[in-house]
Amino acid sequence: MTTSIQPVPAGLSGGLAAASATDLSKVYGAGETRVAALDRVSLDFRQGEFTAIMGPSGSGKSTLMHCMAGLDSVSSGSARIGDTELTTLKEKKLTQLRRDKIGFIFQAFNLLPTLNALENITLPLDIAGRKVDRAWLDQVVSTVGLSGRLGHRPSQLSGGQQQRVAVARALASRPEIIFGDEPTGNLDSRAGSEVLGFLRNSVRELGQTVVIVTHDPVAASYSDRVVFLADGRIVDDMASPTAEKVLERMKGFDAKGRTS
Ligand SMILES: Nc1ncnc2c1ncn2[C@@H]1O[C@H](COP(=O)(O)OP(=O)(O)OP(=O)(O)O)[C@@H](O)[C@H]1O
Repeated sequence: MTTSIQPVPAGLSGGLAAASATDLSKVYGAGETRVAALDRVSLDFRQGEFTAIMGPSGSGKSTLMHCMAGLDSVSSGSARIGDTELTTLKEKKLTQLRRDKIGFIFQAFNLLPTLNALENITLPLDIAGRKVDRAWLDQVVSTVGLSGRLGHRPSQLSGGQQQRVAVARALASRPEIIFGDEPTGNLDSRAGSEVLGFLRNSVRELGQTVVIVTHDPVAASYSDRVVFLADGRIVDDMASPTAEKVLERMKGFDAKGRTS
């Protein structure tokens, strides 16, 4: 008998969840100003996968990311990083968990201007009193193409290079998951595609788990999977996305006048 092993498409591997939500709801305000930003969302972000969250403006993308990263409280339901339930953690433990298990990349690069690139990259580890794993750091720095730039301050770097420093900073501590809120929103398309390429490499080559929020179908095409939100609910889940497929899906939203 012969057995053949078929490749498993990304997004269907059934792998372990780096982060997950079950019936996650988030309500802002009350009475007439009540907004259900998330309405019983359940999903997993699997380990070693690159996921993009898309959807019209106001659909709940940032809220979902913030709740799943422990940056915002939830109204009901569960949000977990690995096996750790976030919704019952006290603030101090939550801060520790964010520091130790999660990497963040924001639209504004959030680098400290007085520190050079290397110091910015290792800052979270230094604050946590953790030892820098030199071999890992070298790998991260070369993955994001910063080897010749480590002594430069942010003002001496281009926007794309600054965001690469932010990507390296997020990767340096080997977090269980990296969340990026429109990480290429401030970059031109060339710099943006470089940063997305590095994020994708970090998933392929370093086994990192990455989740980004984006409005850009081209950015989403770098991911393994796109989750679409509308009105606080998941309305689609696309494996192996291409920019064309994503754009086509988004036209459905545009037709209702809810463009992003
Ligand atoms: N702090 C807040 N107070 C009240 N309402 C809020 C707050 N934050 C978000 N909302 C509302 O929750 C809904 C979801 O917002 P969210 O920012 O998650 O959407 P989004 O999909 O990220 O939007 P965008 O693409 O425009 O950034 C929106 O209706 C928004 O107005």
